[in-house]
Order: sequence, then structure tokens, then C-alpha cells
Amino acid sequence: MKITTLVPDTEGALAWPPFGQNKRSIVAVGNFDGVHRGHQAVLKRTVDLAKSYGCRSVVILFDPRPEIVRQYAKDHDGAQLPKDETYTDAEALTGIDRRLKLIEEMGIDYAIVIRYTLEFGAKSYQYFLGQLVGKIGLRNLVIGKDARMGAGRAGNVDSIDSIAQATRMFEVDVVDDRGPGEVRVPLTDSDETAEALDKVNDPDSGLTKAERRALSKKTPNRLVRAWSSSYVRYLLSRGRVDEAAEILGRPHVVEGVVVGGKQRGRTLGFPTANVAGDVQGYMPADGVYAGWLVDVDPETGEERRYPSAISIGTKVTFGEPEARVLEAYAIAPLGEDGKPEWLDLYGHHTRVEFVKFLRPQVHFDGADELVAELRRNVEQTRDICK
Ligand SMILES: Cc1cc2nc3c(=O)[nH]c(=O)nc-3n(C[C@H](O)[C@H](O)[C@H](O)COP(=O)(O)O)c2cc1C
Ligand SMILES: Nc1ncnc2c1ncn2[C@@H]1O[C@H](COP(=O)(O)OP(=O)(O)OP(=O)(O)O)[C@@H](O)[C@H]1O
Repeated sequence: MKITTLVPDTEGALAWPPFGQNKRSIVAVGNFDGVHRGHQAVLKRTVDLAKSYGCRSVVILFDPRPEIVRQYAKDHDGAQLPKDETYTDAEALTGIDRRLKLIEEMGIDYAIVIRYTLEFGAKSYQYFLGQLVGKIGLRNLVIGKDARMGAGRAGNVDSIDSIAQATRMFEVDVVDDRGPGEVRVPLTDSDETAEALDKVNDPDSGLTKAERRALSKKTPNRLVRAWSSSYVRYLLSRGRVDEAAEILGRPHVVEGVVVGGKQRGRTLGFPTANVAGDVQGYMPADGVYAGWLVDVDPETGEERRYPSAISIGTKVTFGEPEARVLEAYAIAPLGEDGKPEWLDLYGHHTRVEFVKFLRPQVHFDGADELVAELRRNVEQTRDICK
């Protein structure tokens, strides 16, 4: 997949890459955060149409996510999000590199990453569509039913389609909503609101229609598609990584570089890889999880996968809470001496895949109790990750 990054000028205009005139483009536009199964349906349709019309498949995606840029402006007197890399999007399910990798795996030919700015966001959808037609030969625009584009999010399925009909320059291909309908997610982060709305969302909770309505009314929430990045984010914030994986079509991933810890882990008999450098991907709720650690060789890019007992927390057993950290005890194969192989992971880029929530973080009465529990967690992990 060819990737081009476009930085809008101070007026919000883009210098599009030269696309040959010999082929037209089937284009999907969006954030594609998480590249979940709804997004996958849009991407697959894009690839399929490109194949049947002999066109190129193109995905246009935005980085940073437009809502982050707009929120920053709201919080900072209308200022532009700083260009430096110090600003991280902690709410993003997937960093831009992983998003691109997943999009490539779907068979897309070209990705155009637009560095979203306020000026670019102020351009109308008519302007943007004109650019797609004129600069990259738009033939079909593939969108979901709720897609929005351009200033004030004014471009929707109907308004975009009426331009397509009037100009006859391109066609709109609408992908039906995928997934099991809609769910309510809380606007505030508390166990109480989450429990109330889980009941509202659960068709088997035994609530009558009126009770459901009343509970939903008194719990601030918003309605989202079940297969949406917002709902995946909510599930992860509650530690429900298995349900998130159902929607993503694969386990959720947090990536980063392994850095040194206090080296207490190895004295406990459970050395852990602290994934704390350049972390990308939404951090699930504090807790202990079964999953995988994937060690990516820095030179060859080769991958080794280990079942892992994963912890996210502040190590509350050891006095004052420490910085919140993601660490993984990787179950290494046994060496010739019958002991687990020593894995030298420092400085490596690793991927942590979350399969199942095992338990919350606990304040243990000392290291022995923690170690006994860790043994149990490792056995659970062996059972789950085979
Ligand atoms: C699977 C797993 C579960 C853990 N659960 C807890 C816990 O419930 N409470 C706690 O205080 N620390 C927990 N920890 C964190 C340990 O305290 C930590 O790994 C140990 O102190 C080593 O820290 P270090 O990397 O700074 O040397 C857990 C770690 C792992 C790998
Ligand atoms: N469950 C779904 N079914 C069908 N199409 C979807 C689904 N979820 C997203 N899409 C479509 O995928 C494209 C890219 O979506 P985008 O990432 O911009 O935002 P989105 O619709 O807000 O997605 P999400 O709700 O997951 O945040 C859009 O055309 C969108 O309508």
C-alpha cells in the first residue's frame, strides 16, 4: 500500500499527490480508529468495487482525529493543536501506524493521511468532493449511513448523494450499518452509571420498556452503534476486552517499547516487561488480563509470540502507588536446563494483545500473597492462550 501524508497549508488547502489519469479511484473517508468490523465492511466494499471497475482503492484518513483537534481548540481559546509530537491522543484505540497496517491488510492500494487542522476542517464538503473528483479521479465514494464530512459536518449521505446526482461526476455507495444495532454509553465514568446502562442495553435484564426508558433518562448517556470505536473504547475502559475483541474482529492491542522497571519482578520469580516507551493504543482499565506479548525484533521485524499474564496498575502492594504501568509476564519456553528461557526484551518494540480479564488489581498483604496469586494467574493464562 502506498502511503502519502498531506499537510494542509495555512488556508487549509492540500497539495494532492499526482495520481495517474489512467485509472479512477474508489474512495473511503474516515478515521477508521480501531479498524473494527464496521470499518472492515467499508474497506472490503472499497476493495471489491475497485477490483470490479478496474480502479484503484483509496482510503483517506485523518490524523490527529478531528475531534481531538476541535476539542483542543475549544479548551485553548481556538488555538491549533501543536504540531510537535508531545501531544498524545490517549483516547485513540489505535495509533496511526497500526491503523495503516490494518488498512493495508484489507487490500487497499493507497492511503492518504491528512494532518487535520482547523483550516482544513473549515472547508465545505462540496469543496472536498470537488478535490476528490478533480485531483484523484473519484468514481465511487464508499460511506456508512452516518458518515459526515466537511465544515459543520454538513455533508451526509443525502447531501453528498444529491451532488453526485446533479453533477454525474461520481457515485455514492452506502454500506448498511453492521453489527447488532445501537447501545447507550455513559457520559460520566463511574461504576454506577455503567451498571445502570449495561442493564438498559441488555435485552435479558428483565426490565420493562418503561423501566428501561426511566433508567436511561436519569443516567446521562449517548446512543452509539454497537460496532463503533466509541463503544469499543467504553468496553475497554471497563476491562471488557473479550467483548471489545468481538467487535474489532481481533484482540485489542497496546504497543510500546519495553523499559526498565524496579527489577523487583525478577526477585519475585515473575520478571515483567514494562511497556512504557512511546505507548500507542487505548489503555484498558486497571486489572489483570490474559493475553499475548509479541516481541518484534528491532532488526529483522521478525515476531515471537508468548502467552502472557498482563497487569495494568500502580503496584499498590508496595506502599505508595507508583506510576500507572502496563507490564507483562511472558510465559517463555523452557530452556535446556528446564528453566524458562530468559527473554531480553529491553528496548524492543512489543505488542500486547488483550484476550480476557482475570481480576482487578489487589492490595496484597505482602509479596508472598502476591506471588501465590500470580502463579494462579499464569495458570489461567496458559489455559486461555493456547
Ligand atoms: C499478572 C500480574 C498481576 C499483578 N497483580 C498485581 C496486584 O494485584 N497488585 C499489585 O500490587 N501488583 C500487581 N502486579 C504488579 C507487581 O507488583 C509488579 O510486577 C512487581 O512489583 C514488579 O515490579 P517492577 O517491574 O517495578 O520490578 C501484577 C503483575 C503481574 C505481572
Ligand atoms: N458499524 C458500522 N457499519 C457500517 N459502516 C460503519 C460502521 N462503523 C463505521 N462505519 C463507516 O466507516 C466509515 C469510517 O468511519 P469513521 O471512522 O470516520 O467514523 P465513525 O462512523 O464515527 O466510526 P465509529 O462510529 O466507529 O467511530 C464511515 O463511512 C462510517 O459511516
